[in-house]
Amino acid sequence: MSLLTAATAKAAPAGPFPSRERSPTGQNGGRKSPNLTVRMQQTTRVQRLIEEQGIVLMPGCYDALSAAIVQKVGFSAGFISGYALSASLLGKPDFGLLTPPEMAAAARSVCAAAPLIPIIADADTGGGNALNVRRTVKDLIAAGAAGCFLEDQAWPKKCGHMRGKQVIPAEEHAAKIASARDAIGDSDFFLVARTDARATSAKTGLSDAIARANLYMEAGADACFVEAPRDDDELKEIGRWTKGYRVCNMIEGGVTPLHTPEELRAMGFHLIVHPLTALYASAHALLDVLRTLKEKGTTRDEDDLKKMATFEEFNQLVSLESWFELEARYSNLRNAVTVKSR
Ligand SMILES: C[C@@](O)(CC(=O)O)C(=O)O
Ligand SMILES: [Mg+2]
Repeated sequence: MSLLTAATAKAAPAGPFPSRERSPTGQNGGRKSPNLTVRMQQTTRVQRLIEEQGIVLMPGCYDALSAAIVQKVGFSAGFISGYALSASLLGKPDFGLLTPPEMAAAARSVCAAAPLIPIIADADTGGGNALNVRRTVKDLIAAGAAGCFLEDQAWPKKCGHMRGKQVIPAEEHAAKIASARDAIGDSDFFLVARTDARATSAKTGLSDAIARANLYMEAGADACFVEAPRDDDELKEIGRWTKGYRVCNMIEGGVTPLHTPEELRAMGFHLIVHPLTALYASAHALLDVLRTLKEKGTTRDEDDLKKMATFEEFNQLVSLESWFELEARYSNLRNAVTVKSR
């Protein structure tokens, strides 16, 4: 079966991928996707958010503090960006240098720092083949992540908005998606299948990417993500021809035009990721204030102090008072225990 045929075929009982119950989506541009069904499965946190809000805006974070800020500001979901984590943890570009265990370790502290919102992690290529994907997904679930992105780039993978990308065969990635689905089992975990095929050909890249996205949906993804469309016409084509929930990636300075959630919703998208906003803002702020400190040797001027959170603001951000309260509670308890034992 050709890729396109497989991607557009109606769900057949004896298809190549394990059968999977999926809850129907009311957010499918009014169209019924042939692969969406029938029996209600327990929905995931991310799916519930999409159904409640229509569109979910998800900023990228890269450590516990940035995740806590995402939650504090009031976003209903967050994303651990591979690009941003590679930068913050390694000081290196998004070039396949970050490993899945490093992402899983970060996911553990990020999810703990933003316990009220679901956090989707960037699984990049899953760390290898379908078997590596299995371990990667299980590690992310154990870390508390609410979902992951899994992309079809060939090694070494790069940020979707950089040059020089290649993709693995579609069937191979479909098997990786099926493996991720198996690894998820009954866990509350939302699987986004990403394709980078748009970049492989100016002529056929978009239609290849759409066919791949649909194949990956057949293989068990909850949402598809066609990376790096070039303009609004391409965004609309993706919204029109891909199945299920759709992810759109808004990178400042990337190849896709920036849009509001409302504009993207009208084009058929459900989950919007702003992966690099926080990273670029932090880098910019750090460059500014540290240059000042280098030049002047102090930050005591009013204008320079304004570039920073205050001592009080920052302590509030990390809930300092609650730790003083805990300290008091346990020292009182300790004293009480000591007195009794005399
Ligand atoms: C979303 C992304 O994967 C960047 C990209 O490739 O476009 C990330 O790591 O933030
Ligand atoms: Mg990434």
